[in-house]
Amino acid sequence: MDRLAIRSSVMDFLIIGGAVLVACAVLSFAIPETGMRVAALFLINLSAVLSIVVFMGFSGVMTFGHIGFMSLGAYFGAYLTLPTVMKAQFLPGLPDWLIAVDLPVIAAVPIVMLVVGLVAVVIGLSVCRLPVDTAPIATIGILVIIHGVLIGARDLTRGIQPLFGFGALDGLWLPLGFALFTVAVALVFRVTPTGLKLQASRDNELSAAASGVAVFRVRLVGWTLSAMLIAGSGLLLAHYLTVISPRQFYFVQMFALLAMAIVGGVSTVTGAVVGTGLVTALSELTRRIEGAPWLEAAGLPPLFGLSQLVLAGAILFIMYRRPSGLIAWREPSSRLFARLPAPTSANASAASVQPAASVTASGTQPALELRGLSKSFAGVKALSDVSFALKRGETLSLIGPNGSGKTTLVNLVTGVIRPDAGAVYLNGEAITGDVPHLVARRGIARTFQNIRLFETMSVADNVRLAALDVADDPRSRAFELLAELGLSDVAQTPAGELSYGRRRRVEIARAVALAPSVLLLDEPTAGMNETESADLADIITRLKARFGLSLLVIEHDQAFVRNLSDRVLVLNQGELIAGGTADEVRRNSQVIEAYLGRGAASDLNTVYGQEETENPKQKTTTERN
Ligand SMILES: Nc1ncnc2c1ncn2[C@@H]1O[C@H](COP(=O)(O)OP(=O)(O)OP(=O)(O)O)[C@@H](O)[C@H]1O
Repeated sequence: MDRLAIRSSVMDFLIIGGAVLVACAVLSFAIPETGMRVAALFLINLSAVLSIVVFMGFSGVMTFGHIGFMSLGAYFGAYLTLPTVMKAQFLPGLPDWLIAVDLPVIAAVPIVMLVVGLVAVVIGLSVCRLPVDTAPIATIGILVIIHGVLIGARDLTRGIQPLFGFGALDGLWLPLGFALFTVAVALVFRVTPTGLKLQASRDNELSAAASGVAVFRVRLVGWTLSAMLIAGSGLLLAHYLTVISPRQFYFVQMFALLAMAIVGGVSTVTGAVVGTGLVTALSELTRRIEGAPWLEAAGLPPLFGLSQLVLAGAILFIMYRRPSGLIAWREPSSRLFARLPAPTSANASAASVQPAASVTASGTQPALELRGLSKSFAGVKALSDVSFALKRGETLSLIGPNGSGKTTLVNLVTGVIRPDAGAVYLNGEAITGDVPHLVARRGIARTFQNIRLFETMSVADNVRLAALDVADDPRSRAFELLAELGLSDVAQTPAGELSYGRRRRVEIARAVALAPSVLLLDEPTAGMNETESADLADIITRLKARFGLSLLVIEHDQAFVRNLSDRVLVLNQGELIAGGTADEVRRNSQVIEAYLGRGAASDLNTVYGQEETENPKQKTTTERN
């Protein structure tokens, strides 16, 4: 794992852990009698909120179901830690060997985490495959099912009756130790390759897949890890309350945890600490005001519901003013030490870029070959029987009027959609039907018509992410490419803050970081002026020579196409209508008619009389890719 990332996690742990310790010390000493209990509750809530950050914050998938895993942690924990006599009396459905078990809480925590982790894997196998907008509904279902099982399995849970007999927590050590453990796990997970990929999938699922990220797999890891952590806090909560029932692990409690995460900022560990601290303090304060004796003395009625009201107000305020929460996206280390050093030149040369497959592959196969590719959408033929080959080291441009099928072709080649008929070959191997992350790993990288970056991640991390599985030293490779594309000065800037032209370059750097043999550029000059387009053509030519790329370029800008291409193909209404050099194609009467309408070919001067009019840069279509 990346040494710099570990170093920043250690820094973050010292800062955040230190703040947690100070908060607990202040609470314990400043509030007589109840301070220690409030601190314990803060710590247990903190570990639960952090587990929500690990899944929801890093993956961007909303969850309402995690409190269900917390309840499983509490009940499975009860089987291990309740005194044998209590279990024999209240839980007759338990097997004898389990009734005989009587473990201390600290020993039960890892066992409970493991068991709930297994349950989470089984559930996650389906939930993590769902799209981001439907998965939350599934998590509600999971919570309802777990709740129903806890109520129904009376011999194992006492049903709606409270289950008691838990030994009370002795001091703050266990909740404190577990909270610091979850802080450490969340911080480390955040910078591991899997954590980084998960956050990339949150920022943009499609381009994460196009950068080789197996989105389902990284989501499943985040889901399982998060369920394990919240199960541990469930067991601690049982021992904090000393009595549990299914009612304590349902929607109201889940919303309270979500409130803490949302107020603080669900994308960061710091946000979890701040949110949990604030909400716990607010709840405690309002609870005291609700039943305060001075209310009665002043002739006022008790203020029931005050804490819910204040909490709801706080959430609304934060969501209105800071939708991403108080502390979003970045941990203290990257705020305090924004410019982590670039790798030394020695490192950079060690990361020397592997030659692309097009250079190393033997044989005479084309880099990319399409055979008889067809695709219809609800009766509309987007692509009909398209065949062509991209030779190794060639730059082939694909042009065509709006709606001619160019984006459909890119999506078919990259596995975003499947063809109705036909096949795609990469260096002679069939890749038809491969999912996007596999296509990417096999050597096809792409950029998007509407730039798709990982907006909250730094420019360096955007590029590093694509290099994670292909370079010995992904950070050095990222910095090397950033230097190549003139982006070194913004390496630590969040990608979402860059200008349009630079965003386009980051996307190209990220695609090249994947060490592809074929690079697909989907309208790379969209939104650029002439100078920017010319600069981009230079950059692409340089990258192609340096990394031995074969290029398939979708483009409207005729000057750019002429500058860059060895060959040009023309699509019209889903069919290839012409092919040849840029000059041959632009004199082709079918092509002129496709662009300008029937009859236009008879007046070639209309099109070619002046250089300026050769660039009928068309309006860019919106989010279809
Ligand atoms: N997901 C879809 N559902 C329905 N029709 C679609 C879909 N995607 C593309 N089409 C249709 O297929 C045809 C080809 O569209 P495509 O986006 O591939 O063209 P294009 O050449 O990329 O156009 P542009 O230059 O405007 O981006 C169009 O008629 C379009 O409306």
